[in-house]
Amino acid sequence: MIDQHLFKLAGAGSILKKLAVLEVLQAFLIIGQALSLSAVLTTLWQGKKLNWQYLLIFIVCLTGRQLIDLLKDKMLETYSSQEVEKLRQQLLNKIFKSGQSLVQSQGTGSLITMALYGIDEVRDYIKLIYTKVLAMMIIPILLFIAMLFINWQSALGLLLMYPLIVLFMIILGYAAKDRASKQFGDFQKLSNNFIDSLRGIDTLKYLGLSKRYSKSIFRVSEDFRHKTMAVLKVAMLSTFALDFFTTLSIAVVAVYLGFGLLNGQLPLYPALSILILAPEYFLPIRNFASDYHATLNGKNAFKRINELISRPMQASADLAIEPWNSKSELKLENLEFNYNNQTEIGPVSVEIKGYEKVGIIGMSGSGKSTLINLLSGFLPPKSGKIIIDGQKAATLNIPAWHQQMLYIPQNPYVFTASLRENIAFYTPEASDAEIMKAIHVVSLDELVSELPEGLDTIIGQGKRVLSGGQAQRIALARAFLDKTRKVMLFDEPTAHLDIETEVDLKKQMLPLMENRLVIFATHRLHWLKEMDYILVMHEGKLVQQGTFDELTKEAGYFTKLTQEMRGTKNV
Ligand SMILES: Nc1ncnc2c1ncn2[C@@H]1O[C@H](COP(=O)(O)OP(=O)(O)OP(=O)(O)O)[C@@H](O)[C@H]1O
Repeated sequence: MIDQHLFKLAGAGSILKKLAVLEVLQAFLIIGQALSLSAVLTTLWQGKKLNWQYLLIFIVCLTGRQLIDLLKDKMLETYSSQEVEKLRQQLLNKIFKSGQSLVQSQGTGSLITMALYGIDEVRDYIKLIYTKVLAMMIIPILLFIAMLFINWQSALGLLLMYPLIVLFMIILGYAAKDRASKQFGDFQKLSNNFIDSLRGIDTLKYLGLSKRYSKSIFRVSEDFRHKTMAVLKVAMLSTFALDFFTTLSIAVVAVYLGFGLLNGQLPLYPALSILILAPEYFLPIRNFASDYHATLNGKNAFKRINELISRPMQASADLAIEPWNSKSELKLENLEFNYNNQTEIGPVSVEIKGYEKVGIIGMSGSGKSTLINLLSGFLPPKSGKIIIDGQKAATLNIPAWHQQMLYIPQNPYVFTASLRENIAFYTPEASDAEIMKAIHVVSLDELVSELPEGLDTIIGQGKRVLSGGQAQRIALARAFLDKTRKVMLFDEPTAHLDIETEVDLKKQMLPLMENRLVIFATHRLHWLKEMDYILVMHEGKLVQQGTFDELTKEAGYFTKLTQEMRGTKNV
Protein backbone atom coordinates (compact mmCIF):
# COMPACT_ATOMS: atom_id res chain seq x y z
CA MET A 1 0.00 0.00 0.00
CA ILE A 2 2.83 2.37 0.87
CA ASP A 3 6.07 2.54 -1.11
CA GLN A 4 8.86 1.28 1.15
CA HIS A 5 11.33 3.66 -0.54
CA LEU A 6 9.50 6.45 1.25
CA PHE A 7 10.93 5.39 4.58
CA LYS A 8 14.40 4.99 3.12
CA LEU A 9 14.74 8.67 2.19
CA ALA A 10 17.66 10.45 3.83
CA GLY A 11 16.72 11.75 7.27
CA ALA A 12 13.44 9.80 7.25
CA GLY A 13 14.25 8.11 10.57
CA SER A 14 14.97 11.38 12.34
CA ILE A 15 11.89 13.23 11.11
CA LEU A 16 9.67 10.21 11.79
CA LYS A 17 10.95 10.10 15.39
CA LYS A 18 10.20 13.80 15.86
CA LEU A 19 6.77 13.40 14.30
CA ALA A 20 6.07 10.37 16.49
CA VAL A 21 6.86 12.44 19.60
CA LEU A 22 4.49 15.16 18.36
CA GLU A 23 1.76 12.59 17.68
CA VAL A 24 2.09 11.20 21.22
CA LEU A 25 1.90 14.75 22.59
CA GLN A 26 -1.10 15.42 20.42
CA ALA A 27 -2.84 12.26 21.67
CA PHE A 28 -2.36 13.46 25.26
CA LEU A 29 -3.72 16.88 24.32
CA ILE A 30 -6.79 15.24 22.72
CA ILE A 31 -7.37 13.26 25.89
CA GLY A 32 -6.83 16.36 28.03
CA GLN A 33 -9.18 18.35 25.81
CA ALA A 34 -11.92 15.70 26.05
CA LEU A 35 -11.61 15.21 29.79
CA SER A 36 -11.51 18.95 30.61
CA LEU A 37 -14.46 19.72 28.32
CA SER A 38 -16.47 16.88 29.89
CA ALA A 39 -15.59 18.20 33.36
CA VAL A 40 -16.71 21.74 32.43
CA LEU A 41 -20.00 20.49 30.93
CA THR A 42 -20.67 18.10 33.83
CA THR A 43 -20.23 20.84 36.45
CA LEU A 44 -22.52 23.16 34.46
CA TRP A 45 -25.09 20.34 34.10
CA GLN A 46 -24.98 19.79 37.83
CA GLY A 47 -25.82 23.49 38.28
CA LYS A 48 -22.45 24.32 39.80
CA LYS A 49 -20.26 27.31 38.99
CA LEU A 50 -18.18 27.30 35.82
CA ASN A 51 -14.92 25.57 36.60
CA TRP A 52 -12.35 28.05 35.21
CA GLN A 53 -9.46 25.72 35.84
CA TYR A 54 -10.87 22.98 33.57
CA LEU A 55 -11.89 25.57 30.99
CA LEU A 56 -8.32 26.85 30.95
CA ILE A 57 -6.97 23.31 30.56
CA PHE A 58 -9.40 22.80 27.67
CA ILE A 59 -8.24 26.01 25.95
CA VAL A 60 -4.57 25.11 26.46
CA CYS A 61 -5.09 21.59 25.04
CA LEU A 62 -7.08 22.89 22.08
CA THR A 63 -4.49 25.55 21.27
CA GLY A 64 -1.62 23.09 21.80
CA ARG A 65 -3.22 20.68 19.34
CA GLN A 66 -3.47 23.35 16.64
CA LEU A 67 0.10 24.50 17.31
CA ILE A 68 1.35 20.92 16.93
CA ASP A 69 -0.53 20.64 13.62
CA LEU A 70 1.17 23.83 12.46
CA LEU A 71 4.57 22.59 13.59
CA LYS A 72 4.10 19.23 11.85
CA ASP A 73 3.06 21.00 8.62
CA LYS A 74 6.09 23.25 8.76
CA MET A 75 8.52 20.41 9.46
CA LEU A 76 7.08 18.28 6.71
CA GLU A 77 6.94 21.11 4.20
CA THR A 78 10.65 21.79 4.72
CA TYR A 79 11.59 18.12 4.72
CA SER A 80 9.49 17.12 1.70
CA SER A 81 10.67 20.13 -0.33
CA GLN A 82 14.30 19.24 0.40
CA GLU A 83 13.82 15.59 -0.47
CA VAL A 84 11.91 16.19 -3.71
CA GLU A 85 14.51 18.71 -4.79
CA LYS A 86 17.16 16.01 -4.32
CA LEU A 87 14.97 13.58 -6.23
CA ARG A 88 14.48 16.07 -9.07
CA GLN A 89 18.23 16.62 -9.18
CA GLN A 90 18.88 12.87 -9.33
CA LEU A 91 16.27 12.47 -12.06
CA LEU A 92 17.68 15.34 -14.12
CA ASN A 93 21.22 14.02 -13.65
CA LYS A 94 20.06 10.65 -14.89
CA ILE A 95 18.35 12.22 -17.89
CA PHE A 96 21.37 14.36 -18.76
CA LYS A 97 23.85 11.55 -18.24
CA SER A 98 21.82 8.95 -20.13
CA GLY A 99 21.14 11.41 -22.95
CA GLN A 100 19.17 10.47 -25.98
CA SER A 101 18.79 6.76 -25.17
CA LEU A 102 16.62 7.51 -22.10
CA VAL A 103 14.64 10.27 -23.82
CA GLN A 104 13.97 8.02 -26.81
CA SER A 105 12.87 5.07 -24.71
CA GLN A 106 10.64 7.03 -22.31
CA GLY A 107 9.33 9.83 -24.50
CA THR A 108 9.92 13.54 -23.93
CA GLY A 109 6.39 14.20 -22.65
CA SER A 110 6.60 11.46 -20.06
CA LEU A 111 9.96 12.69 -18.75
CA ILE A 112 8.76 16.30 -18.56
CA THR A 113 5.63 15.21 -16.71
CA MET A 114 7.73 13.20 -14.33
CA ALA A 115 10.27 15.96 -13.61
CA LEU A 116 7.59 18.63 -13.09
CA TYR A 117 4.18 17.32 -11.97
CA GLY A 118 5.40 13.90 -10.85
CA ILE A 119 7.87 15.43 -8.42
CA ASP A 120 5.23 17.79 -7.00
CA GLU A 121 2.94 14.84 -6.44
CA VAL A 122 5.73 13.03 -4.62
CA ARG A 123 5.99 16.04 -2.30
CA ASP A 124 2.30 15.71 -1.35
CA TYR A 125 2.74 11.97 -1.01
CA ILE A 126 5.61 12.35 1.49
CA LYS A 127 3.69 14.92 3.52
CA LEU A 128 0.44 12.99 3.66
CA ILE A 129 1.86 9.56 4.32
CA TYR A 130 4.36 10.61 6.99
CA THR A 131 1.84 12.38 9.19
CA LYS A 132 -1.25 10.32 8.49
CA VAL A 133 0.37 6.92 8.92
CA LEU A 134 1.98 7.92 12.19
CA ALA A 135 -1.22 9.51 13.47
CA MET A 136 -3.11 6.34 12.58
CA MET A 137 -0.56 4.16 14.37
CA ILE A 138 -0.25 6.23 17.54
CA ILE A 139 -3.36 8.27 18.33
CA PRO A 140 -6.06 5.54 18.28
CA ILE A 141 -3.94 3.28 20.54
CA LEU A 142 -3.43 5.98 23.18
CA LEU A 143 -7.07 7.07 23.00
CA PHE A 144 -8.15 3.44 23.33
CA ILE A 145 -6.05 3.02 26.48
CA ALA A 146 -7.55 6.22 27.91
CA MET A 147 -11.07 5.03 27.09
CA LEU A 148 -10.34 1.65 28.71
CA PHE A 149 -9.77 3.52 31.98
CA ILE A 150 -12.86 5.67 31.53
CA ASN A 151 -15.33 2.98 30.43
CA TRP A 152 -13.85 -0.30 29.21
CA GLN A 153 -17.11 -1.61 27.71
CA SER A 154 -17.40 1.36 25.33
CA ALA A 155 -13.70 1.13 24.49
CA LEU A 156 -14.06 -2.54 23.52
CA GLY A 157 -17.17 -1.72 21.47
CA LEU A 158 -15.25 0.87 19.49
CA LEU A 159 -12.29 -1.49 19.10
CA LEU A 160 -14.48 -4.20 17.52
CA MET A 161 -15.26 -1.96 14.57
CA TYR A 162 -11.60 -1.27 13.82
CA PRO A 163 -10.60 -4.56 12.08
CA LEU A 164 -13.71 -4.31 9.90
CA ILE A 165 -12.77 -0.81 8.79
CA VAL A 166 -9.17 -1.79 8.11
CA LEU A 167 -10.27 -4.82 6.08
CA PHE A 168 -12.66 -2.71 4.05
CA MET A 169 -9.98 -0.11 3.44
CA ILE A 170 -7.50 -2.73 2.24
CA ILE A 171 -10.01 -4.15 -0.27
CA LEU A 172 -10.97 -0.74 -1.63
CA GLY A 173 -7.36 0.40 -1.50
CA TYR A 174 -6.31 -2.44 -3.80
CA ALA A 175 -9.11 -1.65 -6.23
CA ALA A 176 -8.12 2.02 -6.29
CA LYS A 177 -4.42 1.22 -6.63
CA ASP A 178 -4.97 -0.79 -9.78
CA ARG A 179 -7.12 1.90 -11.32
CA ALA A 180 -4.73 4.66 -10.30
CA SER A 181 -1.71 2.99 -11.91
CA LYS A 182 -3.69 2.62 -15.16
CA GLN A 183 -4.65 6.28 -14.85
CA PHE A 184 -1.01 7.28 -14.36
CA GLY A 185 0.04 5.20 -17.40
CA ASP A 186 -2.57 7.06 -19.44
CA PHE A 187 -1.32 10.38 -18.13
CA GLN A 188 2.18 9.59 -19.42
CA LYS A 189 0.76 8.43 -22.75
CA LEU A 190 -1.23 11.64 -23.01
CA SER A 191 1.87 13.77 -22.31
CA ASN A 192 3.91 11.98 -24.97
CA ASN A 193 1.06 12.17 -27.44
CA PHE A 194 0.57 15.87 -26.83
CA ILE A 195 4.25 16.82 -27.15
CA ASP A 196 4.50 14.65 -30.22
CA SER A 197 1.60 16.38 -31.93
CA LEU A 198 2.94 19.83 -30.99
CA ARG A 199 6.26 18.95 -32.56
CA GLY A 200 4.67 17.56 -35.66
CA ILE A 201 1.99 20.24 -35.96
CA ASP A 202 3.44 21.68 -39.22
CA THR A 203 3.48 18.30 -40.90
CA LEU A 204 0.00 17.49 -39.66
CA LYS A 205 -1.34 20.81 -40.92
CA TYR A 206 0.34 20.51 -44.31
CA LEU A 207 -0.97 17.01 -44.79
CA GLY A 208 -4.44 18.07 -43.69
CA LEU A 209 -4.27 15.50 -40.89
CA SER A 210 -4.47 17.84 -37.91
CA LYS A 211 -8.20 17.15 -37.37
CA ARG A 212 -7.69 13.41 -37.48
CA TYR A 213 -4.78 13.72 -35.08
CA SER A 214 -6.72 15.98 -32.74
CA LYS A 215 -9.29 13.17 -32.59
CA SER A 216 -6.56 10.82 -31.47
CA ILE A 217 -5.58 13.27 -28.70
CA PHE A 218 -9.25 13.53 -27.79
CA ARG A 219 -9.47 9.72 -27.58
CA VAL A 220 -6.43 9.48 -25.29
CA SER A 221 -7.77 12.36 -23.13
CA GLU A 222 -11.15 10.63 -22.91
CA ASP A 223 -9.44 7.42 -21.86
CA PHE A 224 -7.60 9.38 -19.21
CA ARG A 225 -10.85 11.00 -18.06
CA HIS A 226 -12.60 7.62 -17.77
CA LYS A 227 -9.74 6.19 -15.75
CA THR A 228 -9.68 9.28 -13.49
CA MET A 229 -13.43 8.90 -12.92
CA ALA A 230 -12.94 5.22 -12.10
CA VAL A 231 -10.39 6.16 -9.43
CA LEU A 232 -12.68 8.85 -8.04
CA LYS A 233 -15.62 6.42 -7.88
CA VAL A 234 -13.64 4.01 -5.73
CA ALA A 235 -12.32 6.92 -3.66
CA MET A 236 -15.84 8.19 -2.98
CA LEU A 237 -17.16 4.71 -2.28
CA SER A 238 -14.44 4.04 0.26
CA THR A 239 -14.92 7.42 1.97
CA PHE A 240 -18.65 6.76 2.16
CA ALA A 241 -18.14 3.24 3.53
CA LEU A 242 -15.67 4.45 6.12
CA ASP A 243 -17.88 7.31 7.27
CA PHE A 244 -20.82 4.94 7.46
CA PHE A 245 -19.02 2.37 9.62
CA THR A 246 -17.41 4.87 11.96
CA THR A 247 -20.64 6.86 12.41
CA LEU A 248 -22.51 3.61 13.02
CA SER A 249 -20.11 2.46 15.71
CA ILE A 250 -20.13 5.87 17.40
CA ALA A 251 -23.94 5.76 17.31
CA VAL A 252 -24.00 2.27 18.86
CA VAL A 253 -21.70 3.42 21.66
CA ALA A 254 -23.80 6.58 22.12
CA VAL A 255 -26.97 4.48 22.51
CA TYR A 256 -25.20 2.21 25.00
CA LEU A 257 -23.99 5.25 26.98
CA GLY A 258 -27.47 6.80 26.78
CA PHE A 259 -29.06 3.70 28.33
CA GLY A 260 -26.39 3.68 31.02
CA LEU A 261 -27.20 7.32 31.83
CA LEU A 262 -30.95 6.69 31.86
CA ASN A 263 -30.59 3.65 34.10
CA GLY A 264 -28.38 5.67 36.39
CA GLN A 265 -25.59 3.07 35.98
CA LEU A 266 -23.22 5.50 34.37
CA PRO A 267 -22.32 9.00 35.52
CA LEU A 268 -22.38 11.87 33.01
CA TYR A 269 -18.64 12.66 33.17
CA PRO A 270 -17.27 9.34 31.76
CA ALA A 271 -20.14 9.07 29.27
CA LEU A 272 -19.43 12.56 27.90
CA SER A 273 -15.67 11.89 27.80
CA ILE A 274 -16.20 8.71 25.72
CA LEU A 275 -18.60 10.52 23.40
CA ILE A 276 -16.07 13.27 22.76
CA LEU A 277 -13.18 10.82 22.34
CA ALA A 278 -14.97 8.36 20.02
CA PRO A 279 -14.88 10.54 16.84
CA GLU A 280 -11.27 11.47 17.65
CA TYR A 281 -10.47 7.76 17.88
CA PHE A 282 -11.62 7.21 14.29
CA LEU A 283 -10.38 10.54 12.92
CA PRO A 284 -6.81 9.43 11.99
CA ILE A 285 -7.98 6.42 9.98
CA ARG A 286 -10.64 8.54 8.26
CA ASN A 287 -8.05 11.18 7.40
CA PHE A 288 -5.70 8.55 6.06
CA ALA A 289 -8.39 6.88 3.98
CA SER A 290 -9.74 10.11 2.54
CA ASP A 291 -6.25 11.18 1.45
CA TYR A 292 -5.03 7.74 0.46
CA HIS A 293 -6.54 8.03 -3.01
CA ALA A 294 -5.15 11.53 -3.39
CA THR A 295 -1.71 10.10 -2.70
CA LEU A 296 -1.92 7.27 -5.24
CA ASN A 297 -0.66 9.49 -8.06
CA GLY A 298 2.24 10.53 -5.84
CA LYS A 299 2.94 6.89 -5.13
CA ASN A 300 2.93 5.97 -8.83
CA ALA A 301 5.11 8.95 -9.71
CA PHE A 302 7.53 8.08 -6.88
CA LYS A 303 7.76 4.48 -8.10
CA ARG A 304 8.42 5.54 -11.71
CA ILE A 305 11.00 8.14 -10.66
CA ASN A 306 12.81 5.58 -8.50
CA GLU A 307 12.76 3.08 -11.39
CA LEU A 308 14.29 5.70 -13.68
CA ILE A 309 16.90 6.76 -11.16
CA SER A 310 17.96 3.17 -10.50
CA ARG A 311 18.18 2.25 -14.21
CA PRO A 312 21.71 1.10 -14.98
CA MET A 313 23.73 3.96 -16.40
CA GLN A 314 25.26 3.70 -19.80
CA ALA A 315 28.80 2.53 -19.17
CA SER A 316 31.40 5.25 -19.38
CA ALA A 317 35.15 4.95 -19.42
CA ASP A 318 37.08 7.51 -17.45
CA LEU A 319 40.21 7.23 -19.57
CA ALA A 320 42.81 9.95 -19.49
CA ILE A 321 43.27 10.38 -23.23
CA GLU A 322 45.57 12.93 -24.78
CA PRO A 323 44.09 15.71 -26.90
CA TRP A 324 43.74 14.35 -30.44
CA ASN A 325 46.81 15.09 -32.54
CA SER A 326 48.39 14.10 -35.84
CA LYS A 327 49.69 10.85 -34.32
CA SER A 328 46.56 9.77 -32.45
CA GLU A 329 44.83 6.52 -33.40
CA LEU A 330 41.35 5.12 -32.98
CA LYS A 331 40.75 1.48 -33.76
CA LEU A 332 37.33 -0.18 -33.90
CA GLU A 333 37.25 -3.97 -34.08
CA ASN A 334 33.98 -5.71 -34.91
CA LEU A 335 31.94 -3.01 -33.20
CA GLU A 336 28.25 -3.93 -33.10
CA PHE A 337 25.11 -2.27 -31.88
CA ASN A 338 21.43 -3.08 -31.95
CA TYR A 339 18.27 -1.09 -31.30
CA ASN A 340 15.82 -2.88 -28.97
CA ASN A 341 17.42 -6.23 -29.83
CA GLN A 342 16.13 -5.79 -33.37
CA THR A 343 17.91 -3.56 -35.86
CA GLU A 344 21.52 -4.75 -36.06
CA ILE A 345 24.23 -2.24 -36.91
CA GLY A 346 27.77 -3.49 -37.62
CA PRO A 347 30.14 -5.20 -37.37
CA VAL A 348 32.37 -2.21 -38.03
CA SER A 349 36.15 -2.58 -38.10
CA VAL A 350 38.20 0.45 -39.02
CA GLU A 351 41.39 2.30 -38.12
CA ILE A 352 41.33 6.07 -38.01
CA LYS A 353 44.52 8.08 -37.65
CA GLY A 354 45.58 11.66 -37.00
CA TYR A 355 43.91 14.40 -38.97
CA GLU A 356 42.16 12.14 -41.45
CA LYS A 357 38.90 13.13 -43.06
CA VAL A 358 36.64 10.10 -42.99
CA GLY A 359 33.44 10.11 -44.98
CA ILE A 360 30.51 7.82 -44.21
CA ILE A 361 28.18 7.20 -47.12
CA GLY A 362 25.10 5.02 -47.49
CA MET A 363 21.43 5.13 -48.30
CA SER A 364 18.95 6.51 -45.81
CA GLY A 365 18.61 4.07 -42.90
CA SER A 366 21.92 2.34 -43.67
CA GLY A 367 23.31 3.20 -40.23
CA LYS A 368 25.39 6.36 -40.77
CA SER A 369 23.94 8.28 -37.80
CA THR A 370 24.21 5.21 -35.59
CA LEU A 371 27.90 4.88 -36.44
CA ILE A 372 28.41 8.60 -35.68
CA ASN A 373 26.59 8.09 -32.37
CA LEU A 374 28.81 5.12 -31.54
CA LEU A 375 31.89 7.17 -32.38
CA SER A 376 30.68 10.04 -30.22
CA GLY A 377 29.93 7.70 -27.34
CA PHE A 378 26.23 8.64 -27.27
CA LEU A 379 25.34 5.01 -27.91
CA PRO A 380 27.03 2.07 -26.15
CA PRO A 381 28.28 -0.73 -28.42
CA LYS A 382 26.82 -4.17 -27.80
CA SER A 383 30.12 -5.87 -28.55
CA GLY A 384 33.48 -5.29 -30.17
CA LYS A 385 36.68 -3.60 -29.21
CA ILE A 386 37.66 0.07 -29.14
CA ILE A 387 41.28 1.07 -28.83
CA ILE A 388 41.91 4.77 -28.46
CA ASP A 389 45.42 6.11 -27.99
CA GLY A 390 46.55 2.54 -27.31
CA GLN A 391 44.04 2.16 -24.48
CA LYS A 392 41.18 -0.34 -24.59
CA ALA A 393 37.68 0.97 -23.93
CA ALA A 394 34.24 -0.67 -24.03
CA THR A 395 32.63 2.58 -25.15
CA LEU A 396 33.57 6.02 -26.41
CA ASN A 397 31.41 7.57 -23.71
CA ILE A 398 34.60 9.11 -22.32
CA PRO A 399 34.45 12.64 -20.81
CA ALA A 400 37.95 13.45 -22.12
CA TRP A 401 36.82 12.42 -25.63
CA HIS A 402 33.68 14.57 -25.44
CA GLN A 403 35.80 17.56 -24.45
CA GLN A 404 37.61 17.46 -27.76
CA MET A 405 34.57 16.88 -29.94
CA LEU A 406 32.64 19.27 -32.17
CA TYR A 407 29.35 17.65 -33.11
CA ILE A 408 27.01 18.88 -35.80
CA PRO A 409 23.91 16.74 -36.09
CA GLN A 410 21.26 16.74 -38.82
CA ASN A 411 19.05 19.02 -36.77
CA PRO A 412 21.26 21.12 -34.50
CA TYR A 413 19.54 22.45 -31.45
CA VAL A 414 19.11 26.18 -31.13
CA PHE A 415 18.75 27.10 -27.47
CA THR A 416 16.31 29.79 -26.39
CA ALA A 417 19.07 32.27 -25.75
CA SER A 418 20.69 35.19 -27.56
CA LEU A 419 22.29 34.67 -30.95
CA ARG A 420 25.62 35.47 -29.29
CA GLU A 421 25.21 32.76 -26.64
CA ASN A 422 24.09 30.27 -29.27
CA ILE A 423 27.13 30.86 -31.43
CA ALA A 424 29.64 31.10 -28.59
CA PHE A 425 28.33 27.76 -27.32
CA TYR A 426 31.72 26.03 -27.12
CA THR A 427 33.64 29.26 -26.59
CA PRO A 428 31.77 31.57 -24.18
CA GLU A 429 34.83 33.81 -23.95
CA ALA A 430 34.73 34.69 -27.69
CA SER A 431 34.68 38.42 -28.46
CA ASP A 432 31.97 40.09 -30.56
CA ALA A 433 34.48 40.59 -33.37
CA GLU A 434 35.27 36.86 -33.43
CA ILE A 435 31.56 36.00 -33.34
CA MET A 436 30.86 38.41 -36.22
CA LYS A 437 33.66 36.81 -38.22
CA ALA A 438 32.16 33.35 -37.66
CA ILE A 439 28.77 34.72 -38.71
CA HIS A 440 30.32 36.06 -41.89
CA VAL A 441 32.04 32.77 -42.69
CA VAL A 442 28.75 30.87 -42.50
CA SER A 443 26.90 33.62 -44.43
CA LEU A 444 24.54 34.57 -41.64
CA ASP A 445 25.19 38.36 -41.98
CA GLU A 446 21.76 38.90 -43.50
CA LEU A 447 20.06 37.23 -40.56
CA VAL A 448 21.97 39.40 -38.07
CA SER A 449 21.02 42.59 -39.90
CA GLU A 450 17.35 41.52 -39.81
CA LEU A 451 17.35 40.85 -36.07
CA PRO A 452 16.11 43.86 -34.05
CA GLU A 453 18.77 43.56 -31.36
CA GLY A 454 21.51 42.02 -33.49
CA LEU A 455 23.62 39.54 -31.52
CA ASP A 456 21.51 40.13 -28.42
CA THR A 457 18.27 38.98 -30.04
CA ILE A 458 16.83 35.97 -28.32
CA ILE A 459 16.33 33.13 -30.77
CA GLY A 460 14.95 29.61 -30.44
CA GLN A 461 11.61 28.18 -29.43
CA GLY A 462 9.06 30.73 -28.30
CA LYS A 463 11.21 33.56 -29.73
CA ARG A 464 12.65 34.26 -33.19
CA VAL A 465 12.54 30.85 -34.86
CA LEU A 466 15.24 29.97 -37.39
CA SER A 467 15.02 27.86 -40.52
CA GLY A 468 16.69 24.43 -40.60
CA GLY A 469 19.48 25.80 -42.78
CA GLN A 470 20.06 28.78 -40.44
CA ALA A 471 20.23 26.42 -37.47
CA GLN A 472 22.85 24.34 -39.30
CA ARG A 473 24.85 27.46 -40.09
CA ILE A 474 24.74 28.45 -36.40
CA ALA A 475 26.12 25.01 -35.58
CA LEU A 476 28.88 25.53 -38.16
CA ALA A 477 29.67 28.97 -36.72
CA ARG A 478 30.02 27.33 -33.30
CA ALA A 479 32.53 24.92 -34.79
CA PHE A 480 34.33 27.73 -36.59
CA LEU A 481 34.87 29.66 -33.35
CA ASP A 482 36.44 26.74 -31.53
CA LYS A 483 40.07 26.27 -32.37
CA THR A 484 40.92 23.78 -29.64
CA ARG A 485 38.56 20.86 -30.26
CA LYS A 486 40.24 18.62 -32.75
CA VAL A 487 37.58 16.00 -33.45
CA MET A 488 34.70 16.93 -35.73
CA LEU A 489 31.67 14.72 -36.08
CA PHE A 490 29.33 15.81 -38.83
CA ASP A 491 26.01 14.09 -39.40
CA GLU A 492 24.83 15.53 -42.70
CA PRO A 493 25.61 19.09 -41.61
CA THR A 494 24.35 20.59 -44.85
CA ALA A 495 21.21 18.49 -45.30
CA HIS A 496 18.94 21.55 -44.95
CA LEU A 497 20.89 23.79 -47.31
CA ASP A 498 20.24 24.27 -50.99
CA ILE A 499 23.06 23.19 -53.23
CA GLU A 500 24.21 26.76 -54.05
CA THR A 501 24.48 27.74 -50.39
CA GLU A 502 26.19 24.45 -49.66
CA VAL A 503 28.81 24.98 -52.37
CA ASP A 504 29.48 28.49 -50.98
CA LEU A 505 29.70 27.18 -47.45
CA LYS A 506 31.88 24.27 -48.43
CA LYS A 507 34.65 26.71 -49.36
CA GLN A 508 34.55 28.07 -45.81
CA MET A 509 34.20 24.67 -44.21
CA LEU A 510 37.19 23.01 -45.87
CA PRO A 511 39.86 25.16 -44.12
CA LEU A 512 37.98 24.52 -40.88
CA MET A 513 38.49 20.81 -41.38
CA GLU A 514 42.26 21.11 -41.75
CA ASN A 515 44.35 19.76 -38.84
CA ARG A 516 41.37 18.02 -37.37
CA LEU A 517 39.99 14.52 -37.35
CA VAL A 518 36.78 14.77 -39.35
CA ILE A 519 34.11 12.10 -39.51
CA PHE A 520 31.50 13.18 -41.99
CA ALA A 521 28.27 11.29 -42.72
CA THR A 522 26.67 12.52 -45.90
CA HIS A 523 24.29 11.79 -48.74
CA ARG A 524 26.02 14.24 -51.04
CA LEU A 525 28.67 12.77 -53.24
CA HIS A 526 30.69 15.95 -53.81
CA TRP A 527 31.92 15.80 -50.22
CA LEU A 528 33.46 12.39 -50.79
CA LYS A 529 36.17 13.79 -53.04
CA GLU A 530 37.37 15.87 -50.09
CA MET A 531 37.66 12.80 -47.86
CA ASP A 532 40.87 10.84 -47.26
CA TYR A 533 39.02 7.67 -46.46
CA ILE A 534 35.43 6.49 -47.00
CA LEU A 535 33.25 4.03 -45.10
CA VAL A 536 30.37 2.59 -47.11
CA MET A 537 27.32 1.52 -45.10
CA HIS A 538 24.56 -0.69 -46.43
CA GLU A 539 21.66 -2.09 -44.36
CA GLY A 540 23.55 -1.54 -41.12
CA LYS A 541 26.76 -3.19 -42.31
CA LEU A 542 30.10 -1.63 -43.23
CA VAL A 543 30.34 -3.16 -46.69
CA GLN A 544 33.37 -1.35 -48.11
CA GLN A 545 36.09 1.03 -47.05
CA GLY A 546 38.98 2.76 -48.77
CA THR A 547 40.02 5.96 -50.51
CA PHE A 548 37.74 7.51 -53.13
CA ASP A 549 40.02 6.26 -55.93
CA GLU A 550 40.22 2.74 -54.52
CA LEU A 551 36.46 2.51 -54.11
CA THR A 552 35.69 3.83 -57.60
CA LYS A 553 38.01 1.21 -59.10
CA GLU A 554 36.41 -1.68 -57.18
CA ALA A 555 33.28 -3.18 -58.66
CA GLY A 556 31.52 -3.07 -55.30
CA TYR A 557 28.47 -1.57 -53.65
CA PHE A 558 30.04 1.92 -53.67
CA THR A 559 29.98 2.07 -57.49
CA LYS A 560 26.34 0.99 -57.54
CA LEU A 561 25.42 3.47 -54.82
CA THR A 562 27.13 6.43 -56.46
CA GLN A 563 25.50 5.57 -59.78
CA GLU A 564 22.08 5.44 -58.12
CA MET A 565 22.74 8.71 -56.31
CA ARG A 566 23.92 10.44 -59.45
CA GLY A 567 20.68 9.49 -61.09
CA THR A 568 18.61 11.07 -58.36
CA LYS A 569 20.69 13.71 -56.62
CA ASN A 570 22.67 16.79 -57.41
CA VAL A 571 26.34 16.21 -57.14
N1 LIG B 1 16.10 4.97 -31.80
C1 LIG B 1 15.97 3.97 -32.67
N2 LIG B 1 15.26 2.87 -32.31
C2 LIG B 1 15.15 1.83 -33.18
N3 LIG B 1 15.69 1.79 -34.40
C3 LIG B 1 16.39 2.87 -34.81
C4 LIG B 1 16.57 4.02 -33.98
N4 LIG B 1 17.30 4.92 -34.66
C5 LIG B 1 17.57 4.38 -35.87
N5 LIG B 1 17.02 3.15 -35.96
C6 LIG B 1 17.11 2.23 -37.10
O1 LIG B 1 18.49 1.94 -37.32
C7 LIG B 1 18.78 1.90 -38.71
C8 LIG B 1 19.91 2.88 -39.04
O2 LIG B 1 19.43 4.20 -38.78
P1 LIG B 1 20.35 5.47 -38.93
O3 LIG B 1 19.59 6.64 -38.44
O4 LIG B 1 21.66 5.18 -38.31
O5 LIG B 1 20.52 5.56 -40.52
P2 LIG B 1 21.11 6.72 -41.43
O6 LIG B 1 21.94 6.04 -42.44
O7 LIG B 1 21.74 7.76 -40.59
O8 LIG B 1 19.79 7.29 -42.08
P3 LIG B 1 19.52 8.80 -42.59
O9 LIG B 1 20.49 9.06 -43.67
O10 LIG B 1 18.12 8.71 -43.08
O11 LIG B 1 19.69 9.68 -41.41
C9 LIG B 1 17.47 2.21 -39.44
O12 LIG B 1 16.89 1.00 -39.83
C10 LIG B 1 16.63 2.88 -38.39
O13 LIG B 1 15.27 2.59 -38.60
